[in-house]
Amino acid sequence: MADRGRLLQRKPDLDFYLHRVFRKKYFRPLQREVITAVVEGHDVFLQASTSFGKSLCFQLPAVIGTGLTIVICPLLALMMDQVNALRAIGVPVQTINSSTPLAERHLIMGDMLSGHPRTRLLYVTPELCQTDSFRRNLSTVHRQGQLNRIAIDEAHCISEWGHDFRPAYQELSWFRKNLNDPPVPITALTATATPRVRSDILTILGLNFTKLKLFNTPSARPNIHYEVRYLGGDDDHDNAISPEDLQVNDLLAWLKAIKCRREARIGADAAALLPPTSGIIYVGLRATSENLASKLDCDETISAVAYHAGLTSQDRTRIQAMWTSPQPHPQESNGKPPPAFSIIVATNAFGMGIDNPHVRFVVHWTPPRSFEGFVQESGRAGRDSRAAASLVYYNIQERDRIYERMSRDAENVRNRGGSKPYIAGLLKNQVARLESFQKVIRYCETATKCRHDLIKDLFGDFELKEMGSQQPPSAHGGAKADRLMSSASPCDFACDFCKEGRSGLAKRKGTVAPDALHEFMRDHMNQLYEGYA
Ligand SMILES: Nc1ncnc2c1ncn2[C@@H]1O[C@H](COP(=O)(O)OP(=O)(O)OP(=O)(O)O)[C@@H](O)[C@H]1O
Repeated sequence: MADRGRLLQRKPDLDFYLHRVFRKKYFRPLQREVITAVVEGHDVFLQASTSFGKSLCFQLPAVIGTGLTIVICPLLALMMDQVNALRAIGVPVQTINSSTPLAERHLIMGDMLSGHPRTRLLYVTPELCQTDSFRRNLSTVHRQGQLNRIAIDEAHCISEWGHDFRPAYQELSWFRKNLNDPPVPITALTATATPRVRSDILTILGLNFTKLKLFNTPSARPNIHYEVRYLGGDDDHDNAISPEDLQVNDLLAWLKAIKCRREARIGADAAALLPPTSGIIYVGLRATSENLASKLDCDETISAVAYHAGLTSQDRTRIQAMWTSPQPHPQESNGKPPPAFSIIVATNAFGMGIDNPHVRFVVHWTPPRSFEGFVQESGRAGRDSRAAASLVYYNIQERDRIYERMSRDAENVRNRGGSKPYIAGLLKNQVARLESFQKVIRYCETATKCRHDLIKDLFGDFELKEMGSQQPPSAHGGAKADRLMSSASPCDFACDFCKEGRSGLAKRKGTVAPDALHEFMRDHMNQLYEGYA
């Protein structure tokens, strides 16, 4: 802590650490402001869109001066990605998780309790933070003045209103209650929090309102073109072709148009020498991922592969590596010409933490089950900040099927035995899931508003502004904003509504019209929660 005091007076040269340790040229908009607040010892809440670079906001402060930063991370894969990336650039980082051998745990703990830990970042699971022994050790490190801060990644997992609720996250309230002399600063980070989830994060973690700094970027990504494609309309009635094949044909036509545009821009010969365009198609079931991948792979311009939890971990690693670094091939071994597209057809086993900068499109083959999940998954596209696309295939039958399955799950919870508070907690989470799906329906069925604006509304971005959250300059000013203000479209024509116009989109949506489901859902959710509120 004394060390932090000295650092405050000295004002560390953040650019030095950015260049020398992290080997990056510039801070992205808002990163410097967030990092400065973290270094100054504030509690920080950061809600930034996918691929913003949230990790740097606690990793860079951790390498300044001495002392330890504890990072709480919900998934082993996410944790290992960050740990490996930090080790590769020489940052002293450790992790304790389910696969850490006992001897290694002892070594890490020994270093942690040495009074001058060499480790700068220790990645742990929320479950480890619940154990008495870990809490005792943390208290010792704190007494020794070596616990600089706690970073809580994917902080939305703390809330029963969140899509990824994880009970152990709620026990992280222990930090503020017990490490309070002086309080250890907390940084909470998420890409997807609704107003209720945000409120839970701030309250449960006990973030200090007088010293709290809030930051956010718009929840919709400006470089992603958002589009919904409607299935099952009048034009789709062709008895000779199954609905699934119609959908495959629609996707192939969309991909062909992308290929033509690319070849028109750079020439067909030059395009053939480039690596294929990468994309992800999210499907609901393992069988669909296998079937669709083999159908698409039959097209000579496409190389497609299935990815789901039923594959061995070696296969998953191999597929992911191949897809992450596609190479241009003069001739494929199976006699096909070099593919123009490299597509992974995945269930949601392939999600958070996928950091392939070159993904140009993400397609949802059926309506996503949660709005936050949709924003996370579509956010795998365009992580290099270049133009990318998000496409959702939508039809009423699938919508109703998903809704029925979700309501059945909720009813089962209500009928389950257990104490009232226990069932109330479970029900809250079920209602939250239904609400989140209701937002997916709103997103898909609204044909009267820019989809970027719709995403911001559905995440309540305006509320963050009212709370005094700082945003990057381009969110309310700057050259890009000037261009947008002079454009007739709020998102610079980067969505189907702004591109096709109200009547164009309404026509395409055709008979796929909203019905009374919204009201029905609202009543149903109230009934589900009745007697438990
Ligand atoms: N200032 C920067 N300059 C260049 N690259 C950066 C910068 N900051 C972060 N990155 C890179 O951006 C990528 C995304 O960063 P990170 O994984 O922290 O994103 P995130 O905000 O956690 O996104 P998500 O919520 O989607 O996981 C990483 O490859 C990271 O190295």
